Amino acid sequence: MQNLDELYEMVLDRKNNPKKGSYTDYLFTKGLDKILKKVGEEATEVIVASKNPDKPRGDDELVYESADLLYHLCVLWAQQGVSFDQIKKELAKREGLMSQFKDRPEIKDL
Ligand SMILES: N=c1c2ncn([C@@H]3O[C@H](COP(=O)(O)OP(=O)(O)OP(=O)(O)O)[C@@H](O)[C@H]3O)c2ncn1[C@@H]1O[C@H](COP(=O)(O)O)[C@@H](O)[C@H]1O
Repeated sequence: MQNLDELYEMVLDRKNNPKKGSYTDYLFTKGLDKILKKVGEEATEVIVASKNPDKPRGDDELVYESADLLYHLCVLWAQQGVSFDQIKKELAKREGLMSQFKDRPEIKDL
């Protein structure tokens, strides 16, 4: 069982303690352009998985591609010096903002 905290920590550990032959090390060695290319590819694959009826992994296709995207995002954050805590804090700030809308009257169909 691996949650996003653990995944990010593992990626960061690979950055700080390079392990030869590891895919994460391969990405860090190739650098930012390669990492950005992978994030773009994986984001596109998430879109295609949602749209394409011919899914090799059936309904799990979106799950599989989403996991790929989250992993590559972790690599990008680590590469750019962004911590997972920063992402979580940003999300937490929005929780406060969203609560303003909770008081909005319910939208009813005309
Ligand atoms: N979560 C992931 C993860 N998700 C996706 N991937 C890799 O991302 C790649 C995406 O597949 P693609 O076909 O798009 O890419 P590719 O053709 O293999 O490689 P490119 O030349 O296109 O970069 C695959 O090689 C996957 O193995 C991941 N690699 C590693 N992890 C995690 O990182 C940990 C450490 O991995 P290593 O760094 O390899 O030891 C693993 O135990 C996992 O927990």
